This record gives sequence, C-alpha cells and structure tokens, in this order.
Amino acid sequence: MEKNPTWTCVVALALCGGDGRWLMHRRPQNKHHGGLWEFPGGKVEIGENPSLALVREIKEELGLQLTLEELEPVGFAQEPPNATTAQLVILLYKASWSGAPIEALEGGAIGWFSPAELVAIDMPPLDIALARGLFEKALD
Ligand SMILES: Nc1nc2c([nH]c(=O)n2[C@@H]2O[C@H](COP(=O)(O)OP(=O)(O)OP(=O)(O)O)[C@@H](O)[C@H]2O)c(=O)[nH]1
Repeated sequence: MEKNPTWTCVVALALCGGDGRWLMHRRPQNKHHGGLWEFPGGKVEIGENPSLALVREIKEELGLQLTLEELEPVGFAQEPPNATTAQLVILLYKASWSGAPIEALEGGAIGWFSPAELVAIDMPPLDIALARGLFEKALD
C-alpha cells in the first residue's frame, strides 16, 4: 500500500449567532487562500487535543473564550492525498454565540451569513463541502 504520512490537521468553528446567521472569517490577502471566507480556526499543534486547539485558536482570532462542552463535532473534510504537499484534514465543530460583538483580532474581516448566503460566498474547496454538510438538513 502506498504510504502518505504527511498531513495537517486543522480545526474550524461554525459559530451560529442568536439570529441564525453564521460567522465566517475572510483571510488576509497575504496568506494562503487570501481573500477567501473560511470558518475561523487553525492548525492543531503537535501533541495538542483538537478541541483544545480550537478553543485556543478562537481565543486568539476572535477573543472568545469557549468551553469544551460548547463544541459539538459536526463534520470533517479532507483534500485528496498527494505526494508534494501535506494533505489538509479539517475537523468542523459547531457552537452558538449571543454575547458581545466579535472582531477579527489577527487581520482579515468577519461576516455573518444565513445558510443560503454562506454557501454562495467565495470559499476554499474544503469549506464548500463542510458548509454543504453543515446545512444539509436546513437547505433541503
Ligand atoms: N482555519 C481554517 N483554515 C482553513 C479552512 N479551510 C481551509 O482550506 N483552511 C486552510 O487550512 C490552513 C489552516 O491554516 P491557518 O493559517 O488558518 O492556521 P494557523 O493560523 O494555525 O497557521 P499559521 O500560524 O501557520 O498561519 C490554511 O491553509 C487554510 O487556508 C477553514 O475553514 N478554516
């Protein structure tokens, strides 16, 4: 069997506001996938638990202090494995937020979208799959 040991685990958050809209983060232009909208989150560090990594990333990116109990796993998506770059595997969690307004603390922008709006914005390929899975029931 062919071996492909290099992969990167990314954790991401589908955050639902009190009005049923979902938060997305627009990546700064100078980064990989610059200008595209993604679920906030980031890479899991070596030896780190995925949900704790997401709590850390969300605190850094949005200033929100989530608890592990608030995070519900809702799906994952992965790139096809390839020999030249580490395969991205994204674990998506869901949580709700109705507290203070949120800002993007590390650059880029945030926006809130209804499910129908969210599936129409510019996203990387894996986010299209994640968003479809997230809203499968709601959009049927
Ligand atoms: N956070 C996040 N990253 C995503 C999503 N979809 C997707 O393809 N990615 C990609 O996954 C990678 C995550 O890297 P990142 O740059 O957000 O993570 P990080 O802050 O921990 O890493 P860094 O410090 O190396 O920049 C990027 O290549 C990003 O474009 C998504 O929905 N959320």
